[in-house]
Amino acid sequence: MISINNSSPLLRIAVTGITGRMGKKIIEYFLIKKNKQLSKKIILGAAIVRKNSSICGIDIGTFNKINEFGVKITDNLELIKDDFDTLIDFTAPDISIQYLNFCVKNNKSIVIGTTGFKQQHKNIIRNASKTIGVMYSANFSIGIALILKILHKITKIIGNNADISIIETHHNKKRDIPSGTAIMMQDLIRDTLQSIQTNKSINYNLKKRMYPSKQKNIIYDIPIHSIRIGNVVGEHTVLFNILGERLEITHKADDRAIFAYGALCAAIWLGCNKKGLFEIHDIL
Ligand SMILES: NC(=O)C1=CN([C@@H]2O[C@H](COP(=O)(O)OP(=O)(O)OC[C@H]3O[C@@H](n4cnc5c(N)ncnc54)[C@H](O)[C@@H]3O)[C@@H](O)[C@H]2O)C=CC1
Ligand SMILES: O=C(O)C1=N[C@H](C(=O)O)C[C@H](O)C1
Repeated sequence: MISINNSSPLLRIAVTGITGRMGKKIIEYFLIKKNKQLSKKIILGAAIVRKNSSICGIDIGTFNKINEFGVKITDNLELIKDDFDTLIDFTAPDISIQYLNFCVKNNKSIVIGTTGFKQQHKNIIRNASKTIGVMYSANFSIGIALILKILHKITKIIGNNADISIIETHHNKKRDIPSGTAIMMQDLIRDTLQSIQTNKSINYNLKKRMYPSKQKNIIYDIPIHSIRIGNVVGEHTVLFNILGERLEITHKADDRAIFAYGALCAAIWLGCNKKGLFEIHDIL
C-alpha cells in the first residue's frame, strides 16, 4: 500500500473540477471521511469549479446534499489562495495548465491527474517542477503502478522477440483517446526496448518522458486499440505474443475511488515543501 508519512503536518487541499467524475470522488473523501488515515493528514481547503458556474458560493456539503461543510464553492483562485497548500486537479489539459501556472505563481504544490496533454503541455509541467512540487500521473491506481513494474520486467526478458499490443477500454464520455495510461504503458515498453537495444541502463520515469526520445531511428510498433463503451471506469490489457504463447496483463478499475485515494496519498507524500517532478511509483 502507499505509505503515508505520519509525521507530515495537516495539509490543506484545493480540489478542482468538483462537478466532474473524479472531482466528486475526491470531495467524497472529505465529506464522508472514507479513510481515517487520510482524514488525520488532510483537510479540504477549497472547492473549485469552472468560471462563472451557477454553483459558486454554495457550501460544498450543501451542494452534495449533506450537512453544511464550511467550504464554499468558488471559481476564483485569488480569493482562496491562502486557504490551501496543495491543489489536486482532474479536469482538462488547458485549464490544468492554468491551475499549474497559478500554483507556480503562488508557490503551491500540485497533483495532476488530467490526461490528454500534448508535448508542449508536458514541457510546461516539466518546467514548473523546477519551482514547485508536481506529482503527475495518468493513473493513480496502485494496480497500474505495480503493472508498470511488471511490464518493465517482462519487456526486458521477451520484449525483443514479442509482438506487443495494448487494449484500453473506457466509458463513452471520455474526451481523450487513447488513454493516458495506455500511452504511459507504450512509453515504458518503448523505453525498455530502446535500453535493451542500446544496452543503456533504463531509468524509466516521467522526467524522461517529458522530452521525446532522442533516438528517432528506433521505432517500436506497439499499437494501442481503444474501445469507448457504456460506463467502463477504465480497463487496460497489454498483450505479449511470442512463438506458441501469449501473455495478457490486465488491470480493471471498478471504482474511481482508487484513483482518488492514490491522488490523495500522493498529495500527502508530496506535501508543500518538495520541488521537482514526481509520479505515483515514487511513493510506492
Ligand atoms: N490520473 C488518473 O488516475 C485519472 C485521470 N483521469 C483524467 O482526469 C480527467 C477528468 O476526468 P473526469 O473526471 O472523468 O472528467 P469529467 O468531464 O467528469 O470532469 C472534468 C471536470 O473538469 C472541469 N472542467 C473542464 N474544463 C474546464 C475549464 N475550462 N475550466 C474549469 N473547469 C473545467 C469540468 O467542469 C469537470 O468538473 C480526464 O483527463 C481523465 O482522463 C480520470 C480518472 C483517473
Ligand atoms: O478518463 C478516465 O476515466 C480515465 N482516464 C485515465 C487515462 O486516460 O488513463 C485513467 C483511467 O484509466 C480513467
